[in-house]
Amino acid sequence: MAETLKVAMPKGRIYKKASALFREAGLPIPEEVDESRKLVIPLPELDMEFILAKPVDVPTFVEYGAADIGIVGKDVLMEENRDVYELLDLGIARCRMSVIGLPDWKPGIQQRVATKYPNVASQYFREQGQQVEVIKLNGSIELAPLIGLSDRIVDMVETGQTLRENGLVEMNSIFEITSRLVANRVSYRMKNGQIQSLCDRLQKVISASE
Ligand SMILES: Nc1ncnc2c1ncn2[C@@H]1O[C@H](COP(=O)(O)OP(=O)(O)OP(=O)(O)O)[C@@H](O)[C@H]1O
Ligand SMILES: O=P(O)(O)OC[C@H]1O[C@H](OP(=O)(O)OP(=O)(O)O)[C@H](O)[C@@H]1O
Repeated sequence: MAETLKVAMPKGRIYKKASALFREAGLPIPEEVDESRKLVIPLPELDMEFILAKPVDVPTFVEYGAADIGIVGKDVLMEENRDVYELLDLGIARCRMSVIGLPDWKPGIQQRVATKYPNVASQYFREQGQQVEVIKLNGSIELAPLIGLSDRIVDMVETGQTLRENGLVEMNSIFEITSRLVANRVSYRMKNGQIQSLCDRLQKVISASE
């Protein structure tokens, strides 16, 4: 009998898209999980168990082996820099990480950048040779330049609606973001058959939709 594969699934916007992909790959998993407060969902018929985690914590659960595999955005992988194997680009939850500001922005002497991604932002501005003070926020990042907390922000852009509605402009795109399937290094060896077969099934769906 196969062992149970522990899968860290992000609650929130990725879950719906990831679960649709799993179902297309022939794995009948629940479409929604938001209504319940249950955090561990046994799926014995698939030899799997879903662990419902906050997106930013998925790489942590996977690195420590509390989950064998997980689904997480490239943004979180770049920011958290956890020791996990990146197995597959799922091509879902597509957006980009960008530098954003007010249309009349000009470089001042003391530059401040607000972001949910301080490591990504610090590295980017270091590489650009720009000295900035990075201020960590946890949400509604677009507020910062509007009310004078920072000059610019580093944040995600999908449709651009949030920028438009707040009179902000995208200045540079830093990298493209999609969700990835990641694995714990030991689990990848010990449960290789199960993980590889899941990757193959998902890859077929991804290739068919490209
Ligand atoms: N506007 C967007 N369009 C597409 N994908 C996005 C967008 N915003 C975020 N994502 C992707 O979805 C992931 C999870 O975002 P989500 O908003 O669900 O979680 P969160 O804001 O980190 O969590 P929480 O709201 O619980 O604090 C992000 O890490 C990113 O990869
Ligand atoms: O280009 P758009 O389609 O407008 O999407 C981009 C917005 O989506 C995300 O915010 P989220 O909804 O996660 O809210 P948050 O402010 O709590 O981070 C991101 O931080 C942007 O604000």
